Amino acid sequence: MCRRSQAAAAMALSGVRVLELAGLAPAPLCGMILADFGARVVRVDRPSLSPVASDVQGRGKLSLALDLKRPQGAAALRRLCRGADVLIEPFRHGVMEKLGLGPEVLLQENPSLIYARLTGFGQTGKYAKSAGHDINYLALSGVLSKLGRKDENPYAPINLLADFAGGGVMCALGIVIALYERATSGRGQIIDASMVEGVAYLSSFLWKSQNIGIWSRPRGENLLDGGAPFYEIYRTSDGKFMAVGALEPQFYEQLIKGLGLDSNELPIQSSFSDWPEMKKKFASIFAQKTQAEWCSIFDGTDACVTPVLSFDDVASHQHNKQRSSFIKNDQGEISPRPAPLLSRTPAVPSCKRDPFIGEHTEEILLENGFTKQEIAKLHSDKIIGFGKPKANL
Ligand SMILES: C[C@H](CCC[C@@H](C)[C@H]1CC[C@H]2[C@@H]3[C@H](O)C[C@@H]4C[C@H](O)CC[C@]4(C)[C@H]3C[C@H](O)[C@]12C)C(=O)SCCNC(=O)CCNC(=O)[C@H](O)C(C)(C)COP(=O)(O)OP(=O)(O)OC[C@H]1O[C@@H](n2cnc3c(N)ncnc32)[C@H](O)[C@@H]1OP(=O)(O)O
Repeated sequence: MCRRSQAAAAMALSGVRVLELAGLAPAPLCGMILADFGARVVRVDRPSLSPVASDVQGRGKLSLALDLKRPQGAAALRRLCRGADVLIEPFRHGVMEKLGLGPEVLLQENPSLIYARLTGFGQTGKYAKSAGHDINYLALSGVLSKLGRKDENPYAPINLLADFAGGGVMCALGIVIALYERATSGRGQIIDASMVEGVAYLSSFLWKSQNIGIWSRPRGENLLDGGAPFYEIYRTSDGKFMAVGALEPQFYEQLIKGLGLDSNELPIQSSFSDWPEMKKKFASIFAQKTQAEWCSIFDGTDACVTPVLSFDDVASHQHNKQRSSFIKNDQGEISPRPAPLLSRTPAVPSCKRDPFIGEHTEEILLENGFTKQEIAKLHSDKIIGFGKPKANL
């Protein structure tokens, strides 16, 4: 289900006012999560000739086009921050300070502001002012060294881990924690959300499990990194794939049964030296049937075997359909429903298209006490943009 109006009364974050300075990928996810759960999120864009924002995660947000490089633009943002609960800024350290919008300025003017700084390398340290992207943050966190197949270079799995898990989601968590604390103290604070540290923190299990023997072999030869035949992906006869995660002996037994094998005729599950041969055996068996045929064998068992679904198939898979795990917006675009599902106050994402740059500039400024004359002056001075969409867009 999705919503058609801005009203978000029954949602967990309704009433929370967020300003998100437009950034590349992690900050937009952070803002979208807050908007999905009911916050009023205003994305602050640079005035632009094109109405179409590069933010593809603009769901449920409003857009205000404001030139922060001009003193009147920076002053307008300061004024907006006085009435905001949260500011998300996605620039490298020093950019906000240069604009006169550093935390010491904004928190002095609004001590209850939560000032979230979402960067790759954090606010301090040798790399604080360096450019970087997901792959660099993942590398510096140590996590990239663990990812990859045997005898191959480390492998970066799209920009999911640092940008989105360690960055956007971790920053949203920090904001919610700070909002919770503010409910008793009444005070805001600065969040230094470094993606290096966010993704390193996500990897706590890897650190804490160093001494239990599951990482004692080189990359790609361990239990959970592609070394084990029972924790692997296999190609089917129709060129699709099945994911196998039969770790525990009782589940492994069901895998063996489903593959038509007899465990009495096989090496024991934990025999490392037999894993490469066992993988070949499993691969040749999986290659004999289609994905659908394997699903009919393994669905309803505890063998921990599931199809690897493509984006084309995922929304129509019976399980995902039963849970309405994917939603369709007014433009017919399919995307994942916000997670997790809260029983009383679930997220109800907007059905509407993403905002055009500057589409809500006037509405937001009026709402924040700017007069029509002030708005007209900011407009004629090219500090703000209205970004009215063309009829055919
Ligand atoms: C792997 C991901 C990144 C994925 C992004 C890709 C999806 C896109 C990257 C390139 C895109 C393509 C390209 O643009 C060409 C086409 C364009 C076309 O329109 C669309 C198709 C394209 C093919 C297009 C397609 C896609 O969009 C792309 C392929 C990541 O890892 S994202 C994580 C990145 N890291 C961070 O976010 C960490 C913190 N941030 C930073 O470290 C830096 O911001 C960063 C990312 C290194 C960028 O550095 P940059 O020098 O550009 O910026 P900053 O130093 O932060 O300073 C910002 C400056 O902007 C001024 N400013 C900001 N807002 C305003 C405003 N409202 N008004 C005026 N000025 C503003 C600010 O004052 C700063 O100015 P100064 O530099 O003078 O201080």
